[in-house]
Amino acid sequence: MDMGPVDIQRSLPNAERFWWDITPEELYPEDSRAVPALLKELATEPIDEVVQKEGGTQLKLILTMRNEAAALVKPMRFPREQETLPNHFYFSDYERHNAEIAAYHLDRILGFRRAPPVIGRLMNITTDLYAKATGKLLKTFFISPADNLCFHGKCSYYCDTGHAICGNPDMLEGSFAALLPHSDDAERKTWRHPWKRAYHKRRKATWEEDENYCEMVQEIPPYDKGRRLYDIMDMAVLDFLMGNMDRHHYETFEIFGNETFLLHLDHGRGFGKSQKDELSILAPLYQCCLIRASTLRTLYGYHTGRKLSDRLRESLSRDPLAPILLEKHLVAVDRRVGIILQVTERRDAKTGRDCCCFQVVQKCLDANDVADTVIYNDLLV
Ligand SMILES: Nc1ncnc2c1ncn2[C@@H]1O[C@H](COP(=O)(O)OP(=O)(O)OP(=O)(O)O)[C@@H](O)[C@H]1O
Ligand SMILES: [Mn+2]
Repeated sequence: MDMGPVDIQRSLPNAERFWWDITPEELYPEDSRAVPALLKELATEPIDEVVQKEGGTQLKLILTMRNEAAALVKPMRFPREQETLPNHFYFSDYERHNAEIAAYHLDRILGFRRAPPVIGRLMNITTDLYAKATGKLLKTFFISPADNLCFHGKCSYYCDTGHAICGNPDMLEGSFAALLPHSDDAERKTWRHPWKRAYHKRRKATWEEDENYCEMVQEIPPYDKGRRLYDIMDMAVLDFLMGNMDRHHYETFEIFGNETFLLHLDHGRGFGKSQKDELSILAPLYQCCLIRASTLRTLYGYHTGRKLSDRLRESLSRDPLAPILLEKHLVAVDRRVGIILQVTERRDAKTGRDCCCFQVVQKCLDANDVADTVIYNDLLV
C-alpha cells in the first residue's frame, strides 16, 4: 500500500504521534489530536508493567499500559489541603502529584506548550501496582498496622518505611505524565539554571547577593544571543505563578541546538504555599529587565479579560481527579498575575482610558531609555 507521510503518521500509536509533532518551537501543537488521545489512554488503559524510575531524588514510577503507552507517575503523598510544611525548605518539600497536573494545564493555557502532558488517575495499589511490580520495587511493599498495602521504593529522599506510600485502603491517586521520546531517538541536554538556588539551609546563591548578576549571565553563551534568555524569563513567569522554587536544571532537545524552547519539567513542588508570593522567583525578570511581548500580552489579557484562574479551573475540571487545585491556589494565581504586571489602575491623561503601569515591568521601563531593550517584540518577527 502506498502511504504518504501523513497516512503513516495517522497509523502510528498516539505516543509516537505526540513525539512526531515536537518542533524546535513547542512540545505539541495547540490543536494537537495526539495529546488528548494519548492522555485518555494513560488514564484508562489497563496497567501492564510497573518499574521504578531511576534517578532523581523522590520516588517515581514508569507505568506501561497494555497498548504500550507509558507514563512517568508521581504518587499522591498528601491530601490537597496540606501545604508545604512551614519548617521545610523548598528543597525538602514533598512533591505533589496535583501540582504536576496543574502545571501542565497552566503551561498550556499560557500558550507555552513546553511541559509534557499530564493526567490524573486513580490506581488500585494491589491490582495495578503490587501485582505488576517487579524487582527491587516489589521488595519494598508491606502491610501497614492499619492493614493497608504500602510501598516505599528506593531513592535518596523519602524512600523508607516512615515515608511509605499507602493505599487508602486500596486506591491511590497519581499524576501520569506522557513520556518524552526515548533518549536514543531524541537525546536531551541538561543545563544548570543560572538562577539556581543554593539548596542549602544557610548559604545563598550568587544571584541573591549580586545586583549585576544578569550582566554576567548575558555574556555567557547561550544566554548572549538568540532566544535562550527570553525562555528563562518565561520559565520564571510560570514558576512564579505556581510558587515553584525548585528550578535547578532545565533540559532541551539536543538536535534542535540552542534556538529551541526549554522543556518545563518537574513541577511537583509547585502550588505549595497559597498565601505566599515568592518574589525572588522573578529575579531573572527584574535583574535582567527582559520579557517577551507575547508573554506580557498573554498576562495582560488574563488581567483585563477572562481571569487566568477561571481558565485554569475550567481546564482542570476535565481531569479525572478534579478538583486538582483548592480555590486558594487559584486565587493566588490571579494575584500573582497582578504582581508581575503590578497594576495600579490609572487614567491616561490624554486618552481618558484606563491604563496600567506595570511594577516589575514598569520599573524596568523607567530605568531604560528604549522600551525595546525591556520588551522583546517577538510578535512582529
Ligand atoms: N515526561 C517525562 N518523560 C521522560 N522523562 C522525564 C519526564 N519528566 C521528567 N523526566 C526525566 O526524569 C527526571 C526526573 O524527573 P523529575 O525532575 O520530575 O523528578 P524529581 O524526583 O523531582 O527529580 P530531581 O530530584 O532530579 O529534581 C528528569 O530530570 C527528566 O530527565
Ligand atoms: Mn525535582
